[in-house]
Amino acid sequence: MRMIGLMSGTSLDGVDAALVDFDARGRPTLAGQIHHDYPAELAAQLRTIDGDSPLRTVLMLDAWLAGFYASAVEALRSATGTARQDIDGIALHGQTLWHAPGASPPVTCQIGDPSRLAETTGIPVIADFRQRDLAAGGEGAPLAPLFHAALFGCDHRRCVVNIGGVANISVLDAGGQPLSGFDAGPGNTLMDAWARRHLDLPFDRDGRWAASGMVDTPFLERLLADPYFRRPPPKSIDIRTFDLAWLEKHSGAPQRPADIQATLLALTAVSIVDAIDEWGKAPEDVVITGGGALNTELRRAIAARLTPRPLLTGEDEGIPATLVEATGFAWLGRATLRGDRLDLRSITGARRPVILGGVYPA
Ligand SMILES: Nc1ncnc2c1ncn2[C@@H]1O[C@H](COP(=O)(O)OP(=O)(O)OP(=O)(O)O)[C@@H](O)[C@H]1O
Ligand SMILES: CC(=O)N[C@H]1[C@@H]2OC[C@@H](O2)[C@@H](O)[C@@H]1O[C@H](C)C(=O)O
Repeated sequence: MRMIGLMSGTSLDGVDAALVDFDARGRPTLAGQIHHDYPAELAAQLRTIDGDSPLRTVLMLDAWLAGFYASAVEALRSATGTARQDIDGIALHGQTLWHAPGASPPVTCQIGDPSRLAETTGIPVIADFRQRDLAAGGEGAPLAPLFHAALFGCDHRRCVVNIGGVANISVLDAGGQPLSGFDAGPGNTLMDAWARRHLDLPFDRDGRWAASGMVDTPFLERLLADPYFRRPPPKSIDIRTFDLAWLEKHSGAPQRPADIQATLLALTAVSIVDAIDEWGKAPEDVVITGGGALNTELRRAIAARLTPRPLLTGEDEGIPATLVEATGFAWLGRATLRGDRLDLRSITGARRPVILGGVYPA
């Protein structure tokens, strides 16, 4: 089966498109990939949208993103010489605008109109994965443990840590099955926001700015005192759960912006490893994925705290760290087309295994 996975995540850097072939046993082979950056003004606008935004704005973005995703699909088809009839489906995550699993009723919103995408590309689209998990009583996130098990499962206990805007952890047993999964807390989001504000850059490349600062331990302890870090899974967050407004609620910040950046990097590293120590079920090693895996200073801080447990990257396991999620959604979309019921009960708290997502025919 040949699928395209489309992932645009909470860092709002754009869309990753992966062309993935699956063998009879569901093992994936990456056959092509492309990344399209969001236009800067779109990313800035998306960053302002939340549950109180005008419906008109959301609907316009929903339609516009479908065209943006369609152009990424066409560019990937052209780059790989793949005919639309040779693609079984496009698995679309969409762009999360708001995630409120604790609301009554629980809600989550990903935009990018699948009907328009199917109509424009002439390829079936599978979307609304999170909505079906919510409907089944789950948190709606993280879904990654399902495909982390398929991509990184091995003969020993392992944790997979995706570091995008948000950091999420998958706990895999020795048979490669997902035991649990949850959002650990901030991934890149606070470091990115602080770099945008003080460096006018989208992120702190390789964590160099953070490395030039000093971690303020008393301030770090105050940040780590947030009750979310002690809350047992299942748990998931919105990108705004840990934003600069949250940061500014805490007193005693160091004067130098570089020292705050160093402390934010430590917050991500410490909260991830603490979560592995508390709920990771004693993994023999840890695989790190997502754009945060490219942050050498962050990787070093996580590896130091994990010692002697080895820290591997997606590349070490044969998949580019930044393409794991797009590949993973291709895997989820294939499962939907096959009618596979996926079991998220121990991950999101869903009541029963369900076929995730809806199919929008070409
Ligand atoms: N060389 C680098 N140094 C430091 N950080 C990097 C580097 N390359 C990418 N990043 C980080 O990765 C982020 C993008 O990662 P990614 O594409 O995984 O985000 P995402 O898909 O939005 O995440 P998610 O959906 O999992 O929240 C950037 O915003 C930046 O913080
Ligand atoms: C609501 C939403 O989009 N959540 C994302 C976000 O980005 C990382 C983390 O928070 C994770 O829970 C999830 O995405 C990944 C792909 C997941 O569902 O596993």
